[in-house]
Amino acid sequence: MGVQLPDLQFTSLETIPERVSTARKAFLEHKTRDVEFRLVQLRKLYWAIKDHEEEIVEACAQDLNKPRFETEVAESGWLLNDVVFTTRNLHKWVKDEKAPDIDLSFKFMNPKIRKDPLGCVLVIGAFNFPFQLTLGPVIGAIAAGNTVVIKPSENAPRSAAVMQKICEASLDPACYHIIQGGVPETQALLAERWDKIFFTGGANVGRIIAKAAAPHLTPVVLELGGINPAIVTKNADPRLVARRMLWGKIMNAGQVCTSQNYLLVDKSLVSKVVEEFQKAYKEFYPKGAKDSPDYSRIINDSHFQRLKSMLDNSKGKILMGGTMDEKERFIEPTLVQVDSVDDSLCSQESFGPFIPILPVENLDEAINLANGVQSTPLGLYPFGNKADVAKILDSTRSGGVSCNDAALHIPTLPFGGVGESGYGAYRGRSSFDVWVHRRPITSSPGWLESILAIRYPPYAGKLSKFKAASTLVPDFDRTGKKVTLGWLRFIFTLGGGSAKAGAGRAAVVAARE
Ligand SMILES: NC(=O)C1=CN([C@@H]2O[C@H](COP(=O)(O)OP(=O)(O)OC[C@H]3O[C@@H](n4cnc5c(N)ncnc54)[C@H](O)[C@@H]3O)[C@@H](O)[C@H]2O)C=CC1
Ligand SMILES: CC1=C(/C=C/C(C)=C/C=C/C(C)=C/C=C/C=C(C)/C=C/C=C(C)/C=C/C=C(\C)C(=O)O)C(C)(C)CCC1
Repeated sequence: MGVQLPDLQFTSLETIPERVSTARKAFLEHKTRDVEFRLVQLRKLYWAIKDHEEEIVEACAQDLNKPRFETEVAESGWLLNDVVFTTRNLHKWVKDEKAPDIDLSFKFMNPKIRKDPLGCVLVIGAFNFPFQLTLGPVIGAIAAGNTVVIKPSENAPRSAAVMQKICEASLDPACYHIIQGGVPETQALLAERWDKIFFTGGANVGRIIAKAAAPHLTPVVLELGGINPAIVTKNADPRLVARRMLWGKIMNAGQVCTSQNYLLVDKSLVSKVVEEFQKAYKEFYPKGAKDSPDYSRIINDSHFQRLKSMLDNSKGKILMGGTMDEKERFIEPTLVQVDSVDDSLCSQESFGPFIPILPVENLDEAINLANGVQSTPLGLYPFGNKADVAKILDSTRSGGVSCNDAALHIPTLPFGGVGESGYGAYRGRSSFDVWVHRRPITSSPGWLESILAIRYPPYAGKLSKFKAASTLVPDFDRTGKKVTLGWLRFIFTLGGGSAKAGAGRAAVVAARE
């Protein structure tokens, strides 16, 4: 008998406003401003994740048939490293920053940037990497000094229940709350006022979240999916393309927001690439994916049916895989040659193990097609030589890029979408930055009063002095060309925009007072 898992209980709707209000009150009591308090929370969270690792593995297995390797690497292990990285760096990150590029005349005001917590925030997690994509943003929110309400995805119920156990075992109950539920509970949460909402999921719900946030002017981070292209030029290595693109679609059975949705392959390379896919599939799953312990299942019946109809509606030719088992929600990694980007397998995000390949004449055609399908996908995967990759990068946009690979998630690299794939980025240092307000602080010393008096009425005779002290002379002409002003510039600007020059200007003004 495996590990016993708790049942998922939805939070009663009536208690949600009160829970949110407790979290808000806790923020206003300034408990989370103390960096040591935050560190203790994070350290306790670390040990709770560690102590519940077997439950995490079991919950991911029950929700998604996720293999232990993928759970330990991308869920528990990922979060444990995230906590250690954050706690190691937090003292450095919270330090006030010296404001950059300040003219010496303002340096006396000691301008600095403080990293203030935003307040009481909401994190709505996703089902596919339930622990990583829910607790990942929470780690940053705690580190930044916010109080947090956490809403795991009800679509991964076992994981949601284990997450609750972990949070309740480790985190301060006034500052950090878990709300469990589906659409009504999420809507009850969205009716509350937040200082930031962080949502990972699909674009349709993303729009609902952004609309709900608008009346309160609440900032939102949206980590959405993408119709991500892989572009394979004639100079690519077919073996690497096949092995890496197959990996991008077998991990979590393709339920990864960054996995490539379709491949645009130079027609001269198609047959070789297909052959290499077949070889790689045999190597990864000698007895087929269905009988392997290393292959996930689709999260629920509705996603299974959605995927089934995508394949049923495709006009493409199946070249590998293609089997399904509705009872098990199993879908085999399936390679399909299609003849248009309008095929059902390319035009929608599959979020499943389909690998449609569209042969193209050349790189220009591939770039045009990719920009036409979705010009701001979450990820983009170019395969080719240096010049090909440079050309692709210069003619496309995307949240991120992995050259010659499927999505390579370096755990501390900023991660996030652009345009239709969302906005805001997190991970590593960005997980802290996304949850703080950079609050500029100045402090004007009393002794500066005689110089600052230039700003007070009566204004007569003060404008020219003020301009002499503060005007920067452009180092460009009317055609937009850069010009060198040399000694003339020095005379007109009393030294120009440099810091030292600012002191000179300030001294001149003071002397004329
Ligand atoms: N960028 C990323 O990191 C990820 C993106 N995704 C994207 O999410 C999609 C599939 O994931 P799903 O879990 O099905 O996500 P989803 O977009 O349906 O979001 C599910 C969450 O939204 C809530 N929700 C659903 N309908 C709602 C409504 N009308 N009002 C208020 N709340 C509502 C649910 O309670 C749940 O918490 C895919 O498109 C995928 O690309 C999924 C995981 C990660
Ligand atoms: C081992 C040695 C070396 C180094 C080896 C290296 C660099 C190995 C790299 C392995 C990698 C990159 C493994 C990655 C595994 C990733 C897994 C299982 C899953 C990750 C899933 C993620 C992050 C999902 C995200 C999903 C999102 C955002 C979503 O859906 O929304 C040396 C250094 C060469 C030395 C010798 C030994």
